[in-house]
Amino acid sequence: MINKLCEKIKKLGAPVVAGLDPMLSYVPEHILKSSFSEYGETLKGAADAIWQFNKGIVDSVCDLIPAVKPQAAMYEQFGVEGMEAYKKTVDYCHEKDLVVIGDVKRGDIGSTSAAYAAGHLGRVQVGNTVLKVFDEDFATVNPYLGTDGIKPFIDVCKEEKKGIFILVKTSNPSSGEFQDRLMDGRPLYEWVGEKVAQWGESCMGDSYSYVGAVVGATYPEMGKVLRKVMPKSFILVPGYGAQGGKAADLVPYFNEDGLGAIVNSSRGIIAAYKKEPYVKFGAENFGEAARQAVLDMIADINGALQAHK
Ligand SMILES: O=C(O)c1cc(=O)[nH]c(=O)n1[C@@H]1O[C@H](COP(=O)(O)O)[C@@H](O)[C@H]1O
Repeated sequence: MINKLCEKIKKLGAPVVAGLDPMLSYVPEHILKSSFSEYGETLKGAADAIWQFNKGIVDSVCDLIPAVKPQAAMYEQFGVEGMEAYKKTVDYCHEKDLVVIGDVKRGDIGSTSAAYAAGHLGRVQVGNTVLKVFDEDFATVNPYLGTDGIKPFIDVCKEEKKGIFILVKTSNPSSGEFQDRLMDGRPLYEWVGEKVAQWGESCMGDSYSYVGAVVGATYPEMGKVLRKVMPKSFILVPGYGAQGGKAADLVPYFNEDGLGAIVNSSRGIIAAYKKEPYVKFGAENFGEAARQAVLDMIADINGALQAHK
């Protein structure tokens, strides 16, 4: 799957992921009205609204980008019905040939991680039958429990030719509270980055490992260091746009081959119609606003990469 991701990025010239984080407050009125009139103001009504919204976004941007990143929390908050909308979204994105990064941020003791890995990336055995479950292509993983919390994900990735992105330096304001703490003179995120590089050595695709890292766009100096610490790891870079990350700062996250990083924007794309300069599209045309936001983001990032050459 890492090879497919690299090929799609090259073909489309777009190191960009659209984050499918469908808060109900981003769903336009006409969709809410239609879903609520069919299912009432219920969890099913909410789940239908976010699914209809996602479908509109995906239809509008699927030819421009290699990948999407549905964020599980946005679906889970609506319970079982919400997770059905998550699964429908994953399947629909596959139909559109998008690489799906399940932003599930899992990680636990080994046996529990094995269950998470089976459910999201692998298969489960039910009697004599083996079934795929959520079937995303990548999952985000939390490394706090160490190697035995990560290994089950890697084992499943090897079997299924899928991948993971391990949290190394997150984009949020408090990320330094633990991640920047010095251990033997080096920040914790560097130790984690080094470990990601080691875990990834036995998981190589054609040029990149399918054990990747998450490094926030909001800490570019750290991104620069981490690029060197993990030269073969693909970096998923959230924090562009809504959290303040700028294209020019992201150049050091990429390698000389123009690959090695993929930048996520969620609110900046899916809720584009609510913000300037995209308000002119109107809520009815939220998909077109998202498409324009994606085109602008691609041009912004490619412009920064070109300027650096
Ligand atoms: O793993 C992630 O995707 C992630 C890691 C991180 O350090 N920061 C971060 O914002 N994210 C996710 O990336 C998305 C960012 O959304 P926007 O700020 O709206 O673009 C959300 O789904 C976050 O959960």
